[in-house]
Amino acid sequence: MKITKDLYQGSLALLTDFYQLTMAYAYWKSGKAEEEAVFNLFFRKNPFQGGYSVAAGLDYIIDFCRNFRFEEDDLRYLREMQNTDGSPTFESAFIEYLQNMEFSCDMEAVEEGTVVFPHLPLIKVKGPLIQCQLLETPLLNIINFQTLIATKAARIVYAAKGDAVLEFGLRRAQGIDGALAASRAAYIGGCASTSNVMAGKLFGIPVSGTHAHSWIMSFDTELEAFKAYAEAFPDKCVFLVDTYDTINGVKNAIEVGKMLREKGKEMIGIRIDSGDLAYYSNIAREMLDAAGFPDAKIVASNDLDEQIITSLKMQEASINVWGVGTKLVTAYDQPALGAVYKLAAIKTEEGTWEPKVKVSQQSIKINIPGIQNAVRYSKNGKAIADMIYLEGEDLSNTQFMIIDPVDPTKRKKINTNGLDQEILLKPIFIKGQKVYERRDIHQIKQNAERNMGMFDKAHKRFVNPHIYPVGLEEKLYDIRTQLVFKMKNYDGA
Ligand SMILES: Nc1ncnc2c1ncn2[C@@H]1O[C@H](COP(=O)(O)OP(=O)(O)OP(=O)(O)O)[C@@H](O)[C@H]1O
Ligand SMILES: O=P(O)(O)OC[C@H]1O[C@H](OP(=O)(O)OP(=O)(O)O)[C@H](O)[C@@H]1O
Ligand SMILES: O=C(O)c1cccnc1
Repeated sequence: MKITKDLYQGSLALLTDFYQLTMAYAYWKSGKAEEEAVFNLFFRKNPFQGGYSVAAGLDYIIDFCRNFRFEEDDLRYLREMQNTDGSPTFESAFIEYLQNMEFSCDMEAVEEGTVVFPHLPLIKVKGPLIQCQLLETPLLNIINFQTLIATKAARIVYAAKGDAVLEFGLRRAQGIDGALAASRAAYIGGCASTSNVMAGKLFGIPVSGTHAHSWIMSFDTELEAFKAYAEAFPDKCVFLVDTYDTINGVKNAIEVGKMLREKGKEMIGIRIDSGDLAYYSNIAREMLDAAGFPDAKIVASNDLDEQIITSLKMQEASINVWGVGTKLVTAYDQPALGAVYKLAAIKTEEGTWEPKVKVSQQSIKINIPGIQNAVRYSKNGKAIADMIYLEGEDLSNTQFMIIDPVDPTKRKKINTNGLDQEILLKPIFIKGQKVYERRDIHQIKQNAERNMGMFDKAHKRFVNPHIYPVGLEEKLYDIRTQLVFKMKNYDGA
């Protein structure tokens, strides 16, 4: 438990890239540490060539920020760091500054479970430059992974069309924290349970499971193994039928199912973990139905993902429950989300905010400057478009034009009459104090489900999904364009 206790309750101030600390030192040295800045966290492309993403990770970030302080042993480590000539890397006055530093930023974020899209700010941090900078790496580490896995889970659950998806990933997840965070995110994304018992304990996720081939192999016969399992767990029998011969395995499961029934118990079903899952599940279904077990469930596992599940659905496989491990928790086909964290504005000495832009050859990489928020317009519970706007924008106006941040020829007029609107960035911390009421994991999962229900299936399909409109409000678009022209020294702009 020490690992998780330290990870989730202790300070993780050193969980950052070294360059954040060298910048922090240089900000301090040059008198800029306390200048006020605004940074935004966003990604530029949905993962898995998909049409949406599901935000996850905020709860970890809340813990991270609440515990954000440099502890004695962190400071000792930094004090002992040396340059190649043996001189200390950091002056002792800077170490003292870190010792006294308290998290004092404002933070806004989209709630976990929200369906999100490229360019939307997912987190906005406003505060002393040095603190905003130090938060970059941990915020990205947390959001990138959990959002990726919640998205993968949402896709797999979408493919399963209402069937339960059980997450079985622990044995092949990316280490201990990777596994725990993945189980959490997978549950948010729609999985019904995890096999990871520690994730169950830490996060309150339901745990479930069947049994392995080793259980069967430890007995002389499969039938004996099923019987012994039924003795131990008469209410939890999902018999793994493919250790030797799947069809014979189903026969044995039926035999033990009948014995259970005589005792007033009902087997839950069977699990098939190899071979042609469509073929065997259909035969098993026929056998179970014919034997009087029409409610017995058929669980399938074995390297499943959303594509294989979709194919098995098309083949009309008789599978009711899907056990998914490796390809879910490792986000096998795209192992990283590319969210970034960019400076959007700095407060000048006169006290006004100066928007900041990073110019790039690739227009997708030009960030959106200024202090922003985003609003989602919907009608009858169906999302229509998201607009990114500058703080202070009058949202009571009824006519807006949104402009695609990458392709300015793509525009959409929005008449807000009769539309519902939801401001996406919610206050989480004000001056370092938490103002957000944390949601429990089940509320977060429900939020994801509600959000998924807001989007048309055109955005959710796996092949060439329809792009959901997310655009910049016109004034923000103009400010950004002017700023890019200025930074590129274009005349006449
Ligand atoms: N009907 C099917 N349509 C599409 N994919 C399937 C179907 N049945 C199984 N699969 C998938 O095919 C992949 C490999 O299964 P395959 O039958 O080749 O080997 P296997 O069952 O893993 O063999 P074993 O586990 O005994 O070594 C798995 O990802 C599985 O989910
Ligand atoms: O395939 P995944 O989606 O990761 O699901 C978890 C897998 O883990 C178990 O077997 P394991 O892989 O340990 O052994 P096996 O491949 O020989 O069945 C289980 O039977 C699943 O096949
Ligand atoms: O409970 C199961 O069936 C299970 C758990 C982990 C991995 N594979 C299967």
